[in-house]
Amino acid sequence: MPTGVTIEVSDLTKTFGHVDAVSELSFTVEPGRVTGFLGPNGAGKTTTLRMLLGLVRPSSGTATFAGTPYARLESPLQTVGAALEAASFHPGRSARDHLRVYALAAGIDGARVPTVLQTVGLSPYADRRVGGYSLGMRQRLGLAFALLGDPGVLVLDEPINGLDPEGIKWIRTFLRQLADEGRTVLVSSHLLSEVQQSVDEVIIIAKGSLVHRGDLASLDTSDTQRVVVDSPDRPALAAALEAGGLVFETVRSGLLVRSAEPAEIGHVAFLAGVELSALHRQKSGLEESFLALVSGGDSL
Ligand SMILES: Nc1ncnc2c1ncn2[C@@H]1O[C@H](COP(=O)(O)OP(=O)(O)OP(=O)(O)O)[C@@H](O)[C@H]1O
Repeated sequence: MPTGVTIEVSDLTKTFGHVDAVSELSFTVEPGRVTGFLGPNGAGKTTTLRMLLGLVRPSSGTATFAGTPYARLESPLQTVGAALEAASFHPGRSARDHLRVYALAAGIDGARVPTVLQTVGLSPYADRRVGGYSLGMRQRLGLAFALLGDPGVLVLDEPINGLDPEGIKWIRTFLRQLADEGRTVLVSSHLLSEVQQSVDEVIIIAKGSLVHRGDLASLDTSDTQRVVVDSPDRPALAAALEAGGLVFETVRSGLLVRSAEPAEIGHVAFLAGVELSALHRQKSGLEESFLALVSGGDSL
């Protein structure tokens, strides 16, 4: 059974002209876990993965597999399996032909081709032209390609995108199985809800920078002390909070105070003679915490 290795991203930076796509990004991805690489569209996920796979040259910083950059791996396909979002396959060729060519080029036993087709559920369609494939079938073909060399590391860009509910259920179980076998599994997504059920760890980026990393549960405790308070006279309440030195922001349901207990907020309002219409803790769910992290807290 192939064992996974640690992926190490260190101070990785990529600038396209005036766009800072990725800024001084550092994280590690450990074997035996499924790690979600999350962030909204345009956050820099694909650019990071492309740098990791040697497809884009970093402006600075490094990305390695057990200390070796992708370009210097001895047997890349047998070490790292990758499925990138924009994977393009020749429309006139069948899935089986594609995989045969890749296997031959990488010195991989041709017997792996039917095995991986079977693994991803494409056997019945293996001899059809890829041009007629649905997005979900193309995703499965990308995954079959990633698995071809039986690698210890899998890097998958938005693998759930385009799958039907049955496909989503299948890939969740499959990712877990790969990690349980000791492989390193890095999966990107712009939706936490899409990968929430399969990831152990999360690395969250926004605007090219790291905003959170830790196990999945850490997301829920990182920002749970939030209190929503409101008043029929909201400007008066805002003035009272400000005078009381409490930091807040305006959300749809009132004013959101991040670092104070409800009792303290109630007392501040009482001292200012402001009537309250709401005062409660906002226990954030994982998705809310995620959205707050990537959008600066204006998601309520
Ligand atoms: N080749 C390029 N030239 C110029 N700008 C680019 C290039 N590639 C990416 N960018 C910019 O870098 C930023 C990060 O893009 P990237 O595709 O890495 O984000 P992402 O998180 O993968 O988003 P998505 O999920 O939409 O693919 C964006 O502002 C994007 O417009």
